[in-house]
Amino acid sequence: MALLPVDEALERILDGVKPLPEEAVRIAEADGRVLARALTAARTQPPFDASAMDGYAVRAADVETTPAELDVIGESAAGNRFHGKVGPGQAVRIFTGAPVPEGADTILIQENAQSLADGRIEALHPVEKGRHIRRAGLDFRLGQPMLEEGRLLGAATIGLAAAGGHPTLPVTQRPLVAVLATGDELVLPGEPCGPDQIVASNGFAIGALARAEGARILDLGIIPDDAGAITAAVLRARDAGAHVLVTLGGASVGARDLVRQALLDAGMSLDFWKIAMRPGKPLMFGRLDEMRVLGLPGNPVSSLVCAHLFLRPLVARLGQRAFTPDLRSAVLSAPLRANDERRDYVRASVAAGPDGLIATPFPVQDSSMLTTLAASNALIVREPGAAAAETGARCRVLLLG
Ligand SMILES: Nc1nc2c(c(=O)[nH]1)N[C@H]1C(S)=C(S)[C@@H](COP(=O)(O)OP(=O)(O)OC[C@H]3O[C@@H](n4cnc5c(N)ncnc54)[C@H](O)[C@@H]3O)O[C@H]1N2
Ligand code: MOO
Repeated sequence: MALLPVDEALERILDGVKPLPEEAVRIAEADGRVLARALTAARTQPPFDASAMDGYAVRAADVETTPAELDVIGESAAGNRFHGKVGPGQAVRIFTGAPVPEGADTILIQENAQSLADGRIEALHPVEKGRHIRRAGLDFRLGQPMLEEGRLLGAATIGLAAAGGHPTLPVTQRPLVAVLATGDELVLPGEPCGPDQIVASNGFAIGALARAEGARILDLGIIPDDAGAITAAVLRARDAGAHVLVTLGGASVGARDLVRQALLDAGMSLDFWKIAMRPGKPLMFGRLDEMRVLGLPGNPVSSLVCAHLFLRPLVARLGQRAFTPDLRSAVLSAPLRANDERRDYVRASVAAGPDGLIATPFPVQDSSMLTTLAASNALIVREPGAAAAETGARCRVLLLG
C-alpha cells in the first residue's frame, strides 16, 4: 500500500479542528495566552488633557514676548488636580501626568522658567499653544478597538489591556495534551536502570514542545508493553478531558508494538497509519470521541520531528495560535544522496553565509541520535524521489525555531 504523503497526513490531522472555547483569566496571569475575542477600551486614556512635562501650565498669549513675569496661583500634580482657573498673567505649577488646569493652553517647562520672589516666575522663552499637552484620548478612547481576536498576549498587549481597564481577559482555553510512553525498557531519568533498559526521554521533549505551543500536559507516565495497561491509560486520558493524546513508541510492526491495537481496543477510530516520511514512517492518527490521538514512533528523533510537523500545528490550532512553518531556501555545503519514496527531513545546521543561508547536513542520521537533533537548528526537506544533490545546490530548509 502506498504510504500517505506528509501534507495529506497533516490535512487529515487538522481536519475539523477548531479553537477551544474561551475562559476568563486574571490579567496578571494572561501572559502567553491568546485573546479569544476582540477587546475594546473600557476607558479613555489619558482621561484628561495631561502635562507631558514638569513645569508651569500657562497661557501661550502671556509668554508670546519674553521675559514675562507670571503669578503662580497653585499646583497640579498627578492624582491631585488644581481646581481653579488660570487667568491672564497667571501660572500653575504642574507635574508630568497631571491634569492641565482650565484656562491654561500650554506648558512652560521648568528649565525655561526662573523662580522669583513672592511665588512669581519669569518665563524665559515663548511657548506655542498646546506644547507638551497630551490631549484626552491621545492613546485610546472608551469603546475603541484595542486588540484583535487571536492576539498572543505579551508585555505590551497586557499593559495596554490593563490601561484599558480590564481586570480579566477572555482567552482561548489551553489544549490539554496527554503524553503516554510505552515500553518495558523505559525508566525515568535518575531511576535505577537495568542492563537492558534505557532512559525515557521522549515524553520530556514532547512535553516541552507542546507547552511552548501553549498546551497543558497530562503526564501518564511509562506504561509497560501490555495491551490492557495501554488501553486503560488511553481511557484515562479521554476521561481526563485531554484534547490530544500522544502515545510514544510501539507504533511499528513488531510483535511488541501494541499501541495501535490498544488504541483500537479503547474505541479509537484509526484515520491513518504509516506515512511517506523519514524519520517517522510509523506515525498513526485517529480519534477517540473528541480526543485526537497521535501515535508517535519511539525513536527519539522520529518522535520529535513528527511532533514538530504534526503536534505543533494541531496544538496551535486548538489554542487559536498562528502557526506557519518557517521554510527557507539555502545552499548545501555537502552533497546528499538520491532520496527514496519518503519525504526526508535531514538534520542540519543552518547559518548565514555571504549569499544567504548555508545548510550543513549531519553525516549520520540515525533516528535514535538526540545529539545531532540537539545540534540542529533546521531540517533539510527532501521530496520523495529527489535526485542526488551536489555541494552548492539549492535546498529547502525548515527552521526549528
Ligand atoms: N520490520 C520493521 N521494523 C521497523 C520498521 C518497519 O517499517 N519495519 N520501522 C522502523 C521505524 S522507521 C521506526 S521509527 C521504529 C519505530 O518503532 P516504534 O514506534 O514501534 O518504537 P519502539 O520500537 O517502541 O521504540 C523504538 C526505539 O525508541 C526507543 N524509545 C521508545 N520510547 C522511548 C521514549 N519514551 N524515550 C526514549 N526512547 C524511547 C526504544 O527503546 C527503541 O530503542 O521502528 C522501526 N522498526
Ligand atoms: O521513520 Mo523511523 O523514524 O526511520 O526511524
